[in-house]
Amino acid sequence: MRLTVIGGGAWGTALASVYARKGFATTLYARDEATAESVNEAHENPRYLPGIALPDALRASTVLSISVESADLILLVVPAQTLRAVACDIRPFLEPGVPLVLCAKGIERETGLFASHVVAQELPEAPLAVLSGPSFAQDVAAGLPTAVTLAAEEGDLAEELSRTLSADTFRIYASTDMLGVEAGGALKNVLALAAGAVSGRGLGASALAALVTRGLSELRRLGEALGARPETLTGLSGLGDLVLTCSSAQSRNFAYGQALGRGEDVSGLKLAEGVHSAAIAARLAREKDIEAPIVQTVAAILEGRLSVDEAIGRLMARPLKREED
Ligand SMILES: NC(=O)C1=CN([C@@H]2O[C@H](COP(=O)(O)OP(=O)(O)OC[C@H]3O[C@@H](n4cnc5c(N)ncnc54)[C@H](OP(=O)(O)O)[C@@H]3O)[C@@H](O)[C@H]2O)C=CC1
Ligand SMILES: O=C(CO)COP(=O)(O)O
Repeated sequence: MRLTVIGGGAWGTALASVYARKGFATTLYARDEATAESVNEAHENPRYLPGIALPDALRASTVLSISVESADLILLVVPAQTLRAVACDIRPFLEPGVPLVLCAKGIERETGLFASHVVAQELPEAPLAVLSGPSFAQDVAAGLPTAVTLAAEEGDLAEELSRTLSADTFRIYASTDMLGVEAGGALKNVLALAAGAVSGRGLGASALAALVTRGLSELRRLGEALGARPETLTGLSGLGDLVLTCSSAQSRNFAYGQALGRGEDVSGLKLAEGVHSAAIAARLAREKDIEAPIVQTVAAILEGRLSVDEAIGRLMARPLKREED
């Protein structure tokens, strides 16, 4: 198996290290020369995965054409807002029939599309799958036990890729609900911003539990309205990832929310996909006539229309209702 990972950030490097350890001929494509050199010479990626020793067998390259042409299987591991451009970049070099596994968790701002739809528009012939679930890059790269979901429209492809990409400490469950897996991954990031803000503002563990639970209600309502299956939204890629990212400052989205809650400067913080997905998630909810007060509140805070304290006041003052509604 010759596997190429496109994207030399935290998640791309972690996944590439899993497959180099598994014995696949793995290439990590990083556009940044210093990153590629560091992976090849020092077997580390200090910019994105400090303190993690990468396998000697992992090779990094800055040459996109060779990285793509030589692959039997490609993982696209770049931020959601750059995915369309990267899909266009790889188009000239992609061999027919080579599957693409999409690992971003976000919604394209301009179109409101999830990753699989974005890439299908640019590479309509490529077999596509999505990989998502509770998995911090540092944990996966350190070989800690992790379980995630891989979805493809065709059940056979989902199962084949899940078998291929599972490893001793990286267990993959197969699914045919691509949209459900993508919706959970994108929406939990927006909710993790809110959870971080609750933590950063010092509102206590009870408030955090309430926020996460009501956040799950929104994720289910909106996810189902977008076409996701309910069981996917309460599986690893939905509830599982919501629990992970709403409970640890290891999550960049949670950490970003904490900074908002503390009134700190957020410029210069690491990638927080929820920041880019919040407004479009709020718009999708309005278009589908779905009640999503937490998502709407996060969008309003990010746009500077609401302070964290005003947001809390508004959420608590909403009309009382039945829990199941
Ligand atoms: N980190 C994690 O624990 C997990 C992340 N994810 C998801 O994976 C996606 C990527 O996250 P992550 O790796 O953590 O992000 P990082 O910010 O750590 O890295 C992003 C990487 O993408 C590269 N990149 C950006 N634009 C391009 C481009 N146009 N062409 C080539 N490379 C590009 C960056 O290159 P450069 O350094 O040159 O800017 C960088 O190497 C996100 O959607 C995230 O939600 C999913 C599961 C776990
Ligand atoms: O998606 C993740 C874990 O599953 C990573 O979360 P952050 O992007 O918030 O760090």
